[in-house]
Amino acid sequence: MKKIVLLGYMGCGKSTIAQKLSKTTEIPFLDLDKCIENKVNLTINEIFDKNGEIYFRKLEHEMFQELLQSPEEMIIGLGGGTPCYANNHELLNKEGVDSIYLKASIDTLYGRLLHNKSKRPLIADKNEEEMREFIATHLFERSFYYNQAKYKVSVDEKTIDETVSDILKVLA
Ligand SMILES: Nc1ncnc2c1ncn2[C@@H]1O[C@H](COP(=O)(O)OP(=O)(O)OP(=O)(O)O)[C@@H](O)[C@H]1O
Ligand SMILES: O=C(O)C1=C[C@@H](O)[C@@H](O)[C@H](O)C1
Ligand SMILES: [Mg+2]
Repeated sequence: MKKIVLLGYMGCGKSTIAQKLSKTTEIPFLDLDKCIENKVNLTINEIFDKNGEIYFRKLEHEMFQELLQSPEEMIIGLGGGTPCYANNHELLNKEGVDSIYLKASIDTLYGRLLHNKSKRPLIADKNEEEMREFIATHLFERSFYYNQAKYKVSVDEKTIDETVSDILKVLA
């Protein structure tokens, strides 16, 4: 069954948009980060602290494959880094997968992440100046992988409803 996969940088709105898209379409939504947390009964922060990022990336790859193999139709919100590790980007164009890159500018991401960084281990310890620099460089490095998505939807200056409506248009 069809999978709708939302991807993009931390804070672009994957989890938020996927929840609303799920309500509108009545297709169930699963958040990859949440699935990983439930599987090992640890938060993302705890996994990074206790086992390190490489272990997290392994869990992330296994969980992404597991969800794609499930027989259910579902919307999957990826983690910010999912497409960039373990050749996960190659899974974005598998048969039956509609992947959508939620594309946000550095300004949009900075504005959203500045006060919401504590649960995101890659940026939790950065000050305001470091954050902007980090987002700019990191987004540039990751863009190649995000651009492997089948569709792109810009989220800048859009409400949640507007982004959901744009997603429905590309999927129609
Ligand atoms: N128009 C908008 N669309 C989406 N999110 C918005 C919008 N305006 C504000 N936000 C806020 O931006 C944040 C987006 O965070 P969200 O957790 O959905 O991103 P994410 O892409 O899932 O990040 P992560 O990769 O860290 O899981 C939320 O706090 C949300 O309330
Ligand atoms: O951008 C990233 O690499 C991450 C984003 C989050 O969704 C989590 O998957 C984790 O904090 C790593
Ligand atoms: Mg999320």
